[in-house]
Amino acid sequence: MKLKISAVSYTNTKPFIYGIQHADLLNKIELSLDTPTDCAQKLIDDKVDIGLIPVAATLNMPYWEIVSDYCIGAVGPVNSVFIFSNCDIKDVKRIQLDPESRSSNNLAKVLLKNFWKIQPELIVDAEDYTTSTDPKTACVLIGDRTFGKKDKYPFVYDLAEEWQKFTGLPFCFAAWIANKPIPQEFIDEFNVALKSGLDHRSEVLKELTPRTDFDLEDYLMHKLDFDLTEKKKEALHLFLKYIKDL
Ligand SMILES: C=C(O[C@@H]1C=C(C(=O)O)C=C[C@H]1O)C(=O)O
Repeated sequence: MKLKISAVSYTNTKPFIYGIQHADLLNKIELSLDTPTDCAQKLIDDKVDIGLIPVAATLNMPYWEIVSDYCIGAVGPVNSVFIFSNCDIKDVKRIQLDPESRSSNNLAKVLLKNFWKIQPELIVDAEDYTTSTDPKTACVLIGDRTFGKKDKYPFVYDLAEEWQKFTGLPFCFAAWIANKPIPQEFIDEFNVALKSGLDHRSEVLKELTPRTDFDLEDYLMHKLDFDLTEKKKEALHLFLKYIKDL
């Protein structure tokens, strides 16, 4: 039986996909690429065995375990998870959430309550959630859809950077999580494939469509930080605690 794996369809996950596709492991799995929200829902519904899921979604799972030493994380600014705003965050009245996100929507809520100490109205199904033209409405946006948008708003908050200001910790947005015990032998092979993908980031970069409005090399090599370190695990558990207290 092949293990079913759902991974994120954004650029941040391309190094992992490269590693998996260049390993024997590819023959032992069924891989699908999904938005983070769909990765989480597939794992919760047991449609897959492992997902690169937003860590916030573990709060909706009766059983979960981390099955890799790697994650989608950052130490300081990540450059693809933002609150875009037309006014200072302190004056924001409404925030549109991103339907593709579970972690960053919750991170925004945690920071609004505990760091900025404001209570704007949260809007879940905004018609055009990717933009905000209203002077007092901001939006949470994640992933490739943020590329090139940083200069379009007068107030821009990188949520991994704000989390670091708040806690002094790095952040882990998504981790490879299983909904059932996975054999150690598979975990070991999986880690080797993921690491190989990270080691081949310069190859991955050659396969990406170049952009003039976003530094893909800086993003994959420096802004994203893929090691699931003890500090990131500490941040993960602290983040889950803050979400529970919302
Ligand atoms: C850094 C990012 O991390 C992500 C953010 C996620 C979320 O907010 O739920 C989930 C997976 C990652 O793709 C990003 O998407 O830009």
